[in-house]
Amino acid sequence: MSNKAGLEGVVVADVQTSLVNGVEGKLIYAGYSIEDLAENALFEEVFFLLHNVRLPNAEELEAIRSQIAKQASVPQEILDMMKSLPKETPGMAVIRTATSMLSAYDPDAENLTDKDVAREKAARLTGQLTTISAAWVRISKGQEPIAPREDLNLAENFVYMMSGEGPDKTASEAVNVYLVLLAEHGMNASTFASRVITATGSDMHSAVVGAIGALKGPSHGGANAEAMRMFMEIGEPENVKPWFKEHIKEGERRIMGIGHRVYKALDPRAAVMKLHAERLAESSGNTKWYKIAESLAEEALGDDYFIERKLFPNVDYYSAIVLSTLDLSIDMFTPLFAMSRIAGWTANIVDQMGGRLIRPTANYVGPMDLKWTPVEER
Ligand SMILES: CC(=O)SCCNC(=O)CCNC(=O)[C@H](O)C(C)(C)COP(=O)(O)OP(=O)(O)OC[C@H]1O[C@@H](n2cnc3c(N)ncnc32)[C@H](O)[C@@H]1OP(=O)(O)O
Ligand SMILES: O=C([O-])CC(=O)C(=O)O
Repeated sequence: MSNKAGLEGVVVADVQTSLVNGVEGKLIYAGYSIEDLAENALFEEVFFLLHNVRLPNAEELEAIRSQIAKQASVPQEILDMMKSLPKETPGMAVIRTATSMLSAYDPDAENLTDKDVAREKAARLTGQLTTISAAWVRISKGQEPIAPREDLNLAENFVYMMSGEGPDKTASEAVNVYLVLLAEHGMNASTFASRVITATGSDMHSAVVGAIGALKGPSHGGANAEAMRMFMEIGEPENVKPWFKEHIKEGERRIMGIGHRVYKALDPRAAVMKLHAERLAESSGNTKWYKIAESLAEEALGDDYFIERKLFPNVDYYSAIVLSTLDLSIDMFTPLFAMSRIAGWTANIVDQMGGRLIRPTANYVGPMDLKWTPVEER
């Protein structure tokens, strides 16, 4: 029996949350194009859309916004635990650990089957993950964390809790677009991980912790931080051509933020993110990283190796530039991805609840018919 490496093309669920069309480079959340949503939607509208497969009316939107904001505070014990960690602990390790600890304070911890309770838990966890992420921005710099405000939307609350000011409108809008673009993406690795955990009958916190772990890797969400580190290694726009020639020799080293399992055309989120990256770079007065990213992408898009393999920039590539304009440390880039993707994770978790155990098969290729030898004879 042969195996399907990386489960490429294997269909594991019928979903209503998103459609990733890799041939045409299109992405739809529950019927709506990503371009339309990025232009118009508040993250909370996308959260509702993914969980209900329809947009909220004005009353429902205000209800979900306030439900998330009102439950976004985290127990002091969790903030104290975060303060006790070494300041250089990676942000993804911090949010993974804090999310796990939150389960000890979950008022509905015993309820593993009621989907309405699970949706409430999803809203609570979504707010709390934002609070934890903003708190770590401050704690890692030796500052006191700031509690969330009940009157703000999630993007504004993040900017407010991170900076202690405002919230600044441009920064909040940039965070909102980022959150909308990253919220959901078919059967990506972290969502699949969350479904595998849920299908065992386990709890939402466990599934989200597993998803955070999967997102952390540089082949998935961790690529936004790696892309930024690569732009910094290049250093100046005029270094792009020699850097590309020297480092990107036929598959010797991957360009982070380029390539995708499904997209064999430009990732539509990358196109939207590129526009925002350019605008934000110009308004911040620092266009260096954008210029490096743009000219590196041009090198790759014009190179036979990348053309033959249909390798295009993915969402992580230009989101590195957007996030760098927000005064975030590179280490916090992937936690922001988690703050958004929790909408998609939890919608998939609720959908998976009560479903069949996910248990594929391994093709055994090891030795057979060996005879036991006592340890002293080996
Ligand atoms: C939000 C997200 O998670 S988007 C993805 C974020 N990840 C990254 O940006 C990391 C860089 N990209 C990659 O490592 C890959 O493209 C992945 C992990 C995203 C997809 O991996 P796969 O679907 O398994 O593609 P696979 O590894 O088979 O690559 C196909 C070919 O393209 C090459 N390739 C893929 N990505 C890159 C890249 N970024 N740079 C150079 N070559 C690449 C591979 O070496 C391979 O070449 P080969 O056919 O000669 O062996
Ligand atoms: O779908 C994938 O494999 C990775 C991705 O782009 C995402 O999770 O947003």
